[in-house]
Amino acid sequence: MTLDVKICGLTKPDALEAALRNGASHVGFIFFGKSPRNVAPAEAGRLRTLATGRARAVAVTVDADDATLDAMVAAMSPDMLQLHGHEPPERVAAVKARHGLPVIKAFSIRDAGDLAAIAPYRGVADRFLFDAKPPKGAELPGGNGVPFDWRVLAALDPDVDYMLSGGLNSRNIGEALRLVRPAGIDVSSGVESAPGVKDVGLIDAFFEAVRAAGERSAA
Ligand SMILES: O=C(O)c1ccccc1N[C@@H]1O[C@H](COP(=O)(O)O)[C@@H](O)[C@H]1O
Repeated sequence: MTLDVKICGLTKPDALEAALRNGASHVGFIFFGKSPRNVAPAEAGRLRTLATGRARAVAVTVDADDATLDAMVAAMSPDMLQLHGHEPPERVAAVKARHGLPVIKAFSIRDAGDLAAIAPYRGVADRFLFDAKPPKGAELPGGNGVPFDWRVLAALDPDVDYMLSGGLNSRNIGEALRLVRPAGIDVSSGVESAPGVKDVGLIDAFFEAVRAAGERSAA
């Protein structure tokens, strides 16, 4: 099985090109005003054309209403939506139906008990994304660069299709992939030199570490 790799929070062509050159399967754009990675829909539309035919463009939103989603989808034409707020299962189903797009639903995880939250979303969301709980006082529901204890995912039904995220970087991704077998991984802060500033060298280093982990597991 090929591991999907999503580079999220892209705002500039050089970092997007680095993700694509390294073989990213997904590239993510953030539509959340409080984020240092927030991007205007029209700009995301321009950037996403660079990814067409090379990677899936994912629009990340947080409890967005229909008007916001309609405007974003019209301007950017994403391949997938990532819902990173408190969207209940009915809202996920409604968003999928309205836009005819696959949905990644994000969940905040601290311990194995948090995994129970996915039950009503099975068969509704196309993929799950497990992120760490935001630190106390954090303004962002994701993109905080903090990991959780990946070992809690051992309790998951092996049929669950999920991406691992939260504080991943080139130094810890090998250990994460030794402990768990996600369908994909997702990184934002770990390939930045400052909040919202993607670094081409860190993107290259992240993919290098992913490739090294793959070679070790195949050996
Ligand atoms: O990155 C953001 O600013 C963001 C804002 C609002 C919702 C989600 C956001 N990012 C997502 O958070 C995870 C983990 O990011 P990190 O690697 O820990 O920085 C990732 O899925 C991003 O899509």
